Amino acid sequence: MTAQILDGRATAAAIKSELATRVQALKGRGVAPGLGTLLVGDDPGSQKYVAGKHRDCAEIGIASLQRELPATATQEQVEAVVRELNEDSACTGYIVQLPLPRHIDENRVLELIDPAKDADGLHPTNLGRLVLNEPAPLPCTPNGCIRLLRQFGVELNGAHVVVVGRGVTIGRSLPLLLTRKSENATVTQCHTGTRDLAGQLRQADIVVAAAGSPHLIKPVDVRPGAAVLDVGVSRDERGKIVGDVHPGVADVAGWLSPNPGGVGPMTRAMLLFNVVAAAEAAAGTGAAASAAR
Ligand SMILES: Nc1nc(=O)c2c([nH]1)NC[C@@H]1CN(c3ccc(C(=O)N[C@@H](CCC(=O)O)C(=O)O)cc3)C=[N+]21
Repeated sequence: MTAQILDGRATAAAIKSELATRVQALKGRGVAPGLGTLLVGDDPGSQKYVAGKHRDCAEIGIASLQRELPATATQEQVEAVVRELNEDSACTGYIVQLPLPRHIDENRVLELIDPAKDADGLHPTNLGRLVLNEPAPLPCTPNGCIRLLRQFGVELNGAHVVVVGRGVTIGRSLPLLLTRKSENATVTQCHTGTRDLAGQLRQADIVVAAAGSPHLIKPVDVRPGAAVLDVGVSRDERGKIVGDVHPGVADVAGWLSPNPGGVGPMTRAMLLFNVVAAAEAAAGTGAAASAAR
């Protein structure tokens, strides 16, 4: 068997073109969505990701507000920029690029973000709303995973999904989305404390590999025909991306997300989606605003 490729680039491009139309509609009503980013330090990887987000914005007509601080910035300086972005009406949504330098209290910074401008969907208030089934911006990578599976007709209703990893951005938040009535999946969460990972993986209709451990998922772990999402990003000695999924899995799985070209571009598209939805909500239009009423 050769897995069907879950093409994140093509899917993200289609979503972006829909969003471009919504941005034009907002502009017609005098509302201009703007994505802010705060980058602290000079990590080349983070610089590249942030640049990509601003390129995406330009593509669909969203303004960009780029804030940068040196790696030596103090907690107070970082918090001051967050307060400034909260106040700035040109910024309808923003992210603080993670990770922050080690001397910065990351959670304290994230809690200061105005939940209404939380483009990542990772503010504790918004994660809490997700738990309570209230409307909230959704975490971008988990939402991107679900949109990608849906695009290619992978059944979620009743599916057994094994999520590998317990990071906040994916592992801990994806099960919250998958177990909503609208998805209706059954989730097993695995992590480094799981006794028989291979045994769990072989039970899965869908495997989401978000451990950050190169080639963790081997062909023998995957039930023939299962869908496999490769979310982990590691780099080899030459800087090339190495995912959590061994390439041989393509011969066993029914569907496989490439990495790069799978969940990464979907994450970026969902960030734009959150910015546009926040601008619509602030303008009193859009699904979020109607759901909140
Ligand atoms: N506050 C915050 N929000 C984030 O969403 C966030 C973050 N911090 N810190 C870092 C991670 C990482 N992340 C990626 C998004 C897209 C790609 C992506 O589009 N990757 C391309 C390849 C890019 C390449 O070749 O390097 C792909 O998968 O095809 C990758 C990584 C968002 N992150």
